[in-house]
Amino acid sequence: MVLASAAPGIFSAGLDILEMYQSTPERCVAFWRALQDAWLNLYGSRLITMAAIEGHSPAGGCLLAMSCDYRVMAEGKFQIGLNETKLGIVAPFWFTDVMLNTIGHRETEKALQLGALYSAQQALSIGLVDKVVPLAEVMPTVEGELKNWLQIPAAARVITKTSMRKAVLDRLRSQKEKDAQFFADFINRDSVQKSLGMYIASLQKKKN
Ligand SMILES: CC/C=C\CCC/C=C/C(=O)SCCNC(=O)CCNC(=O)[C@H](O)C(C)(C)COP(=O)(O)OP(=O)(O)OC[C@H]1O[C@@H](n2cnc3c(N)ncnc32)[C@H](O)[C@@H]1OP(=O)(O)O
Repeated sequence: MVLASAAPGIFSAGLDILEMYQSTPERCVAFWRALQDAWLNLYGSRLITMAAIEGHSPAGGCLLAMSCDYRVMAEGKFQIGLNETKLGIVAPFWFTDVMLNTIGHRETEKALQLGALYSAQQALSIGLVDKVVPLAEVMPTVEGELKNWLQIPAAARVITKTSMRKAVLDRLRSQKEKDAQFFADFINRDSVQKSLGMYIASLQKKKN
């Protein structure tokens, strides 16, 4: 399975910030449950999963890419990373776990505190992506890599992938409701709503 985007220049802009702003606790819980389930399915997929990152990939977009087995990113101006702290919010523990498994403890600690967004070359240097190629070569590169992965006997690959990812998946599975409630409570704090409001305004200002 290849994750790619139909929007030029944007692999994924992450979660819909407007869903987190001035919402109700009930809607926040439902929103979070949908995200948890989508992520459990992706990270726990038995399929070979690859991200064709042909554009920006902040926050939830970075989570999607990191949750794949292999990542190819376009060189150039695009950025990738978990930038949550820049919005005044916090990367949930399962976002953190996936990043820890991808780039290790020291880089994750820096990346998360700073809300760092990396260029493709920087991402390659810390292991956040596996390959950087010109934009037009992203999809052909993914397809070529997929052929390599398909050579591996499927049952052996799936057992290996499942055992590598089990602990992180089980950690969320065992506390889904608590996590959803925490999200709804956190996001509706006055200080967090204020930060999100300012961030949305800054996105709109950038456009004008
Ligand atoms: C305890 C746990 C608590 C909380 C955990 C929450 C975890 C959160 C995870 C997330 O994913 S939060 C989302 C983070 N995303 C971002 O910070 C990305 C913000 N967007 C951008 O930086 C840029 O839009 C861009 C993706 C780089 C693309 O730039 P470009 O110049 O091409 O487009 P433009 O900025 O003009 O955007 C077009 C349009 O889309 C709106 N937009 C962009 N991103 C989002 C988003 N994530 N959610 C909602 N809307 C978004 C942007 O405001 C523009 O809208 P407009 O046309 O109406 O002005």
